[in-house]
Amino acid sequence: MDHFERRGGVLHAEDVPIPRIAEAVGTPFYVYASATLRRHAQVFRAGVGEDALVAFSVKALSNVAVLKVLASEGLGADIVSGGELARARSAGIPGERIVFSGVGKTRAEMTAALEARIYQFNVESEAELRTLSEVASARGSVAPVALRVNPDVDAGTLDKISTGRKDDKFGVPWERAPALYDLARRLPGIEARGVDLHIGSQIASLAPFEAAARRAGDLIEHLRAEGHDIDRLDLGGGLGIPYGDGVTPPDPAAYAAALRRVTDALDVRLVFEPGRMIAGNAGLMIAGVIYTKAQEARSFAILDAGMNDLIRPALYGARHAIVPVAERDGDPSPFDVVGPVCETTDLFARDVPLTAPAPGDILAFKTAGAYGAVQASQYNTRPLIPEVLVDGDRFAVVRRRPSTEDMLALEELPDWTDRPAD
Ligand SMILES: Cc1ncc(COP(=O)(O)O)c(C=O)c1O
Ligand SMILES: N[C@@H](CCCC[NH3+])C(=O)O
Repeated sequence: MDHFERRGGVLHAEDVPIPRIAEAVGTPFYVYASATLRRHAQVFRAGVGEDALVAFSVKALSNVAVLKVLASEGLGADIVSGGELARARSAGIPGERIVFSGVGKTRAEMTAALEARIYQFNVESEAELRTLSEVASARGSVAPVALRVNPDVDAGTLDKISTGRKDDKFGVPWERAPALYDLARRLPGIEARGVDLHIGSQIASLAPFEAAARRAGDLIEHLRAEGHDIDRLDLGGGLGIPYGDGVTPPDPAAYAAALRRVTDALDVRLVFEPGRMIAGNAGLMIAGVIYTKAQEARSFAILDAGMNDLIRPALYGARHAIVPVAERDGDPSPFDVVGPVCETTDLFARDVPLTAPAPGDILAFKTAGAYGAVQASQYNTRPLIPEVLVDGDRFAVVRRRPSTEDMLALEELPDWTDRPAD
């Protein structure tokens, strides 16, 4: 369920008509509904139980105002960089609700996370484990660790976003896990408390989650028999959401119930890292039509948003439903919806039914809250587009559009660039 509805034919974000935001902010922009964010946080927490740690995967949508909304609903943060740690901290998320994932944590990032007393490092290799041991023991602290094990489960998701097969770069191989827990026990500054896994994203069925959790349960029993005190199981994120493409993933309550059932007898604290499920349909990307043109057999609607603003279609072949913000009478005809970027793949979707689109019309890209704004770039020297947060009948720009001067400000001009070569 989301909070983007039509009233009198005009799309609203909660109680705010989207054209009103467009007038104030200018297109393109992202808009998020705090009511949807809150609802998803509540539904997820209720499903997995109050005692579980629900660490929102900050990479999905990392705006600090959004993180504050989620933090106020009791969510923690799953981070993958020092930058995301800083975001989580400025949103007021306490260290005890932060888990740190990712294959390439640096010493500086480890130090910052130890200073913040985070709940858990999800360690992804022996080299990382040894480095963390050095960093933690040098400052006289102990790092709580879960080893990310690769359960070699094919989650049946898009090839480019699968993470839990043995050829993917993530985690440590299943067979190596017991030896690494033994190593962890011997290393100073390390306390191996948990098992962690994450098998991919936009997963549309329960079976791979259940299979992976079962394997994790077997491993925990094996490790306990070897004398390891394992009291946490981090099941990662990955639950899919409907993108209007006919795929209907399980709802969060069914997902939570299935995973609780599989892990019930283990007596561990569960950790979850949902990203897309919390943020995906809490956001739209809003874009304006600049031109339309007809060419051979095809008609194009050329927008002011491009692949640099929402890269999922170009990167993964992902689909986002595209709808007009204000309905118009008449019969629709098919348009290829494209951006202004000089790349052939700057194509959002083919054959979108639109009724007489004209310059100045506004379109909405649905389900764009997760992996939208966060994956944007300034390619073609296009400014990052603003992010707007709605709450009931009010809205605020929670990230402004940079000026051209802002964009150029990081560049330096050495004094030898403007002399011709001898
Ligand atoms: C380690 C980890 N945890 C959590 C997530 C969040 O995944 P999703 O947005 O599919 O829930 C990701 C991204 O796939 C991830 O890499
Ligand atoms: N960024 C991807 C998914 C990868 C998730 C990060 N591990 C998407 O847009 O669907």
